[in-house]
Amino acid sequence: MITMKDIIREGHPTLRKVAEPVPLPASEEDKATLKSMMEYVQNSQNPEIAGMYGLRPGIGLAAPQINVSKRMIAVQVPDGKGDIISYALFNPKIVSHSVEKSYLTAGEGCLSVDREVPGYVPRYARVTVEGTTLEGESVKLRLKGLPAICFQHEIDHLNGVMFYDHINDANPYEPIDGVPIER
Ligand SMILES: Cc1nc(NNC(=O)[C@H](CC2CCCC2)CN(O)CO)c(F)c(N2CCN3CCOC[C@@H]3C2)n1
Ligand code: NI
Repeated sequence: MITMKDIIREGHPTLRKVAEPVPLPASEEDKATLKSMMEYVQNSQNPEIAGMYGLRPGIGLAAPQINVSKRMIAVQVPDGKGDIISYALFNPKIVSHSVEKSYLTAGEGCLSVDREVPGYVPRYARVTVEGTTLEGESVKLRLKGLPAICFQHEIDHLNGVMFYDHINDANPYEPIDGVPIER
């Protein structure tokens, strides 16, 4: 199982690389890796397991964070309307997005960043993401709210982008003309 010792931290070069597409159909090894990433996210949201293994809670994880420079992400996130969005995807891609922006009013963090980095992270309010599931199915997801923010954060990791790259250094809390998301 993945624990915090498997998660690389800022300064590790893999976090700044553009990850390679996963050849499909996925190999048994790539499927096992993606399954273990979803297992981490789910374990981290279980207070008993997270407490037992010292897991930082997460709603998403990208393969570069476990030093695997491949285009794979796992997300399990409440949609704010009582449902949970749970997807493990190969080669996720934002195929369209709103002009309108959105941001988490509490800012963002990252399992690969062991410090607070204050400030609003401007994101698209709505995104359409395409990818391939562990079962080999193509999916097209139309996302908004925290799920949209989370998928953008994870797909950024596949392109070597960290959340604080988006923060306005001159004024980290510069008002964003968009949809604020309370946590
Ligand atoms: C917002 C939030 N960020 C948490 N952590 N950070 C992460 O997930 C990083 C990715 C997120 C940072 C901002 C957007 C994506 C991990 N990252 O670095 C991967 O690249 C949380 F843990 C969390 N929640 C709320 C929902 N809750 C449901 C029940 O279980 C606990 C869970 C806690 N919300
Ligand atoms: Ni992250």
